[in-house]
Amino acid sequence: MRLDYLSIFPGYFDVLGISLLGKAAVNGLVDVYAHDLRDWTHDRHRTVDDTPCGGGAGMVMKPDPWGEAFDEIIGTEPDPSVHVVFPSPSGEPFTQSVAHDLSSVERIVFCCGRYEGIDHRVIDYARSMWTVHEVSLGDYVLNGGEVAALAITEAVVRLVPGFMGNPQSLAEESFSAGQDGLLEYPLFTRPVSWRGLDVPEVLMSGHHGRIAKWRRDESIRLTRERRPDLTDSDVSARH
Ligand SMILES: Nc1nc2cc(Br)ccc2s1
Repeated sequence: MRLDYLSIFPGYFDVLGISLLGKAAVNGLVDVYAHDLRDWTHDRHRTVDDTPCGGGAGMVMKPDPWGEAFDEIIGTEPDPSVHVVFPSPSGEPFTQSVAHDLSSVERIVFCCGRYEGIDHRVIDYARSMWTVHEVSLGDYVLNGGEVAALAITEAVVRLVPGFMGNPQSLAEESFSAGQDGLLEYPLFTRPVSWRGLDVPEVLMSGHHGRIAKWRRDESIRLTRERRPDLTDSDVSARH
């Protein structure tokens, strides 16, 4: 999997050389390339923004540098196998399902906006050429798309076959298919008693059926308490 990052702050992506992601890069599982959008400007100030047409506060990212960067980094021919991700507060929700879909693609290009955002024609042009995902991580606004791109990267790359040492651990996480869309149950390890707090007895019973039921019940309880939006009527009936 090749990952490209277009940003006016490419240094944000130095962190991808650390930890498991760094190991994946070493193993050739992922190839990471960060690009400075200003390399595709031609004026002395390396200008990437301008005032918004129609007025309004702030600045908008000019389309020209993006277009020239796309030409050099991706190419000038349409290719739906290239996935271009625009993190955006107005994007569609980024979910584990989207992460799973992206984990099987060969190439992802992350376009990290700054200021008030990117000229919309850049997204329209990208849609005419590649497979585009405008995605939101939640109902809050960051100063740019870089942090969101890093979060999306981690959620996607950890699902790439061969990345995680123990793929079984993926099956039991919150939002995984194995969890039936429920939140993960509470986890415990040794010591059995810690500062007057004990591990639930059932988890020490060795009774696998009781343990599985306790875990399922806890997942249902937590999901109903914290994420009623995840428990649609059908799921509620099943639980
Ligand atoms: N939650 C998010 N906020 C932002 C802000 C900018 Br500017 C660009 C992308 C994103 S994603």
